[in-house]
Amino acid sequence: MSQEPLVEIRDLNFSYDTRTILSGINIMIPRGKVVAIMGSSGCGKTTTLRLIGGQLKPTSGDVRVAGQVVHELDAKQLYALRRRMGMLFQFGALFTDMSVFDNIAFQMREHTDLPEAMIHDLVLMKLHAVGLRGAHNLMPAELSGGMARRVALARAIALDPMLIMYDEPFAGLDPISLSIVGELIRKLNDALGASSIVVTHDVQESLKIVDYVYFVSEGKIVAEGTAEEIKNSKTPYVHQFVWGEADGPVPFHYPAQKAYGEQLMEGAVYRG
Ligand SMILES: Nc1ncnc2c1ncn2[C@@H]1O[C@H](COP(=O)(O)OP(=O)(O)OP(=O)(O)O)[C@@H](O)[C@H]1O
Repeated sequence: MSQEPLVEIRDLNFSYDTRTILSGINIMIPRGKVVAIMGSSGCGKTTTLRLIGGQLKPTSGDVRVAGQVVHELDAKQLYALRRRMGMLFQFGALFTDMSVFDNIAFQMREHTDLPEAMIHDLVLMKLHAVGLRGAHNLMPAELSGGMARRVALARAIALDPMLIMYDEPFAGLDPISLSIVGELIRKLNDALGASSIVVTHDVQESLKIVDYVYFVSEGKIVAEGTAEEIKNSKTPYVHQFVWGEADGPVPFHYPAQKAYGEQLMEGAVYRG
C-alpha cells in the first residue's frame, strides 16, 4: 500500500521479560483505510494494539502515529494522542452501572469541556450512527449481545477519533449481529474519515470489510495483502487460516512435555 500512513510500525520487537512476543514487525496503516491483523490466539495481536496505544513500550524499533514516535512522548503528549484514538476492547466492556447514554457521554465528559446540552446531542448522534438512538435510557444488562457491541462502537467513536482500534469486535456474536457490526466498522470509518485496525480471528467477516490484511504467527508477519489476495493465497498458513483447516502449519496440539509413560518408553526418565 503506497498511501500516506497514519500508523507506521518499523522493525518492532517486544518481549515480556525474556519471552519474545513480537519480532521484526513492519505494519503500515494508511489514512482512510481499514486494516485487519489476524492470527491465532496468543500470537501477539492485542500486544500490537497496546504498543500503538502507548500502554507498552517496544524492546526495539518504533511505532509512529500521525508522525509521532509513541514511546518518545511524555505523559501529556501521550494523553493528547490517546484522545484521538478510539478503542473497542475485547467483548465491548461497557460500564455495567451506567446507562447507554452515560457510557458514551463518559468519554466526552472526561476529555472535553463541552456543555451538557451539546454532549446530549452528540451522544444521540453517535447512537443514531449505530442504529440505537432509541436505546439511550437502557442499562447494559437490558441489551442483547449485538446491541451492546453497537453501543461499544458508538463509545469508541465518541470523540471523533482519527484512529479506531477494535480488539475482537466479532467475538461471541450471532451471524446477523456479526454482519451488522462488520458493516458499521466500515461505515463509521468512512464517515469519520478515520483509519481502523481490526484485530480478529474472524477471517470471513473481516475479509468482507477490510482493505488490507496482515497475518501474524508466532510474533512475525507471515503474510499480507488485500482481501482479494488473501482469499486467493496459496501460502499454506494463510490457506489453513482462511479455510479453517485443522491440518497445516498451525499445530493442533500445544507443545507439551511428553507424558511420563512416553518418556519411560524412550528411556528419557532417569530412575535412580
Ligand atoms: N502481561 C503479560 N505478561 C506476560 N505475558 C503476557 C502478558 N500479556 C500477554 N502475554 C502473553 O503474550 C502473548 C501474546 O498475547 P496477546 O494478548 O497479544 O495475544 P493475542 O494474539 O491478542 O491473543 P488472543 O487472540 O487470544 O487475544 C501470549 O502468549 C500471552 O500469554
